[in-house]
Amino acid sequence: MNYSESPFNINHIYDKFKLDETKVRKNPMEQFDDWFADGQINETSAVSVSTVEEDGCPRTRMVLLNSYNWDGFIFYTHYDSRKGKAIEKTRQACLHFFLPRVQRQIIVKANLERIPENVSDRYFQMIPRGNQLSSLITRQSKQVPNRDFLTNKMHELEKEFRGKEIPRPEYWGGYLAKPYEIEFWQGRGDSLHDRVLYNLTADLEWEISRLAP
Ligand SMILES: Cc1cc2nc3c(=O)[nH]c(=O)nc-3n(C[C@H](O)[C@H](O)[C@H](O)COP(=O)(O)O)c2cc1C
Repeated sequence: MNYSESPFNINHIYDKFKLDETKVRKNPMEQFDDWFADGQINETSAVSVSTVEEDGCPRTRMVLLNSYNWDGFIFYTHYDSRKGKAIEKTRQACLHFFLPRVQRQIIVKANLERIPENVSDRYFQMIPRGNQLSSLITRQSKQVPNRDFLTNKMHELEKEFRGKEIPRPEYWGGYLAKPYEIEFWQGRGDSLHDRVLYNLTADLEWEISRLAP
């Protein structure tokens, strides 16, 4: 096995911003809001979601961040997809935001719950018709024979629902990820990065600490 003599990113300089545990917001969702307001989360507001599967190994994929509020982060998916099954079982996930332009990351450990059905209904009616139809073709993460299978099903569904409202399938909807731990990471020079950790205590207060880089 040969190891590279010219690894990537060896001269990368982290010098854009600082993060001070004595100056951060008391509530991590406010801190997230400040960083989100910088407009740098990324162009699609995508976030990676990791779940732990039956074999004990985590599995990560991107989803679109639909929104966030004081309670946590909302994304939409299939409840019986591979990620959905893991969430339904463990009720937990880890969300990860990478903000390369501002040299930041945010790591969120959260308890997950389904959002109210009427909220998912409303959102489903807002998404493009094609996306609504594709959610009806088959269950996410299931094996399918080929792409023709998907396009043929799509044509059938287009005919079936022509001129009709498409109902939200009960297996599609939103999750609210309610954080109990959030780390904000700011890249700094000499690898002396700033890491500020928020932990939710039993009294539902946020405890703030600094971690070694
Ligand atoms: C930028 C991006 C955004 C995505 N947004 C979503 C989303 O909002 N919901 C979703 O279910 N899948 C989304 N996906 C697809 C997922 O990454 C994944 O392939 C799918 O949800 C099936 O995952 P699973 O089999 O692990 O459950 C997105 C993928 C990318 C790359």
